[in-house]
Amino acid sequence: MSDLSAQKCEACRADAPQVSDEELATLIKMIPDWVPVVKDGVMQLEREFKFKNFKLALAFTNKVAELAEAEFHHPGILTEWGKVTVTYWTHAINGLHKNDFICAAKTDDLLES
Ligand SMILES: C[C@H](O)[C@H](O)[C@H]1CNC2=NC(N)=NC(=O)C2=N1
Repeated sequence: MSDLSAQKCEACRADAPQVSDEELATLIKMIPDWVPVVKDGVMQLEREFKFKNFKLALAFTNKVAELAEAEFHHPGILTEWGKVTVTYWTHAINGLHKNDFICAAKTDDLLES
C-alpha cells in the first residue's frame, strides 16, 4: 500500500478544481503503470490489466467494482477475455481530481489481494 492508496477519496463536488499540470506531473509518477489519455475532450487515467482468461478478468472486475462502491468513486471498466481496462476521471468536474489518482493506486493494490 502506498501513501496514495492509503488515502480516502473525498466527495465529488462540481466546484472542485481539476488537478493542475504540476500536480498531474507529480501524481502520475506515483502510478507509473497508468497513462493520462484524453477521451471526448476529457483527461482520464487508464491502465490495462492482463489475465490468463476471462474468469480471472471478471474476478478482478468485481474487485474494482467493490472498490468503487467503497470509495463512491467509479471508473469506466472494459472487461474482455484476458484483459481489463480501467479508466478513472471525475464526472462532476469533467476532468482529473486527486480522487482519480487515489483510486488508481488502490486498484493497483487489488492485484496483491
Ligand atoms: C452523484 C454522483 O454521481 C456521485 O456523487 C459520484 C458517484 N461516483 C463518481 N465517480 C466518478 N468517477 N466521478 C464522479 O463525479 C462521481 N460522482
